[in-house]
Amino acid sequence: MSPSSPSKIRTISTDKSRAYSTSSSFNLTVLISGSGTNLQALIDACGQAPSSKNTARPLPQAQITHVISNRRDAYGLVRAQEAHIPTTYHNLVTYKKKHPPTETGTQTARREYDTDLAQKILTHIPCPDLVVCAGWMHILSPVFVNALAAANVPIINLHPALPGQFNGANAIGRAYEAFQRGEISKTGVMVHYVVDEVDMGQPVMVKEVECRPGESQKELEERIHQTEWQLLVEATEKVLAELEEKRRLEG
Ligand SMILES: Nc1nc2c(c(=O)[nH]1)N[C@@H](CN(C=O)c1ccc(C(=O)N[C@@H](CCC(=O)O)C(=O)O)cc1)CN2
Ligand SMILES: NCC(=O)N[C@@H]1O[C@H](COP(=O)([O-])[O-])[C@@H](O)[C@H]1O
Repeated sequence: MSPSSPSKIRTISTDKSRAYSTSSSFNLTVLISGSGTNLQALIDACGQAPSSKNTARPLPQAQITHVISNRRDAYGLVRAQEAHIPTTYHNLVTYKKKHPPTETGTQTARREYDTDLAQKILTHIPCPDLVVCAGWMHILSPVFVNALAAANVPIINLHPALPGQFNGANAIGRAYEAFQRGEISKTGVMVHYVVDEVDMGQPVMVKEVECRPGESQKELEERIHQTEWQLLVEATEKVLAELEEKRRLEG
């Protein structure tokens, strides 16, 4: 099962008994940097893809109300626009040009970038209930993480590795090489809460992916992406269920 492409719609098959029933609705802001296949899985699951009215909706209680990319050419922006979701391109280069190319200057630029990113997210109407990093390739500084925590907006991230294994960028490539060296027999995908330390937040859901002898990296990547698309929807459903319960208890 793969996410739909803007030109065609596929049903995200799901066990209807898992379909979440709630009176609440939740606004999602999704951060991307690339192709947006995981964003597309969420668009499909929320029923926001064009003419998706007759398909199953694992996330009936959610709608993506804002997509932000740090890369102008991210195809995920096209996917969002096809689904009539407001988009923002937030460019780090603009901030870097204001400061000297030194370590301090770069840190200041990133802090200002992240401050404005948080402000764009939190002042958007409607304000999100949850931020989802779906292939977001920018390390978020404490000023961002703290701003969203202060606003009670949780952040989750999709990472193509197991907890504590291959944190950071190029996780799939590093896992593949480790398997070739006989160091691991499996890798996986996780969705975790975002904290300052990269990819070290509490896992929401984890799915192991076996490594197969003789398989190419591209074949492993495809199996991992298939796992990601399903896991991100299921993990988002789980987090929203926890938010719903929190709303219920708080009355
Ligand atoms: N504070 C946090 N920020 C982010 C987290 C996190 O857990 N805590 N998760 C990442 C997503 N991610 C892995 O899942 C990740 C993405 C990018 C990088 C990275 O090294 N980025 C470089 C730029 C790389 C590039 O532009 O290609 C950088 O930011 O300098 C590491 C981990 C999202 N952010
Ligand atoms: N460290 C974060 C990371 O590596 N994220 C990875 O970026 C890709 C985005 O694909 P997409 O743009 O097609 O959703 C996905 O494989 C995701 O796991």
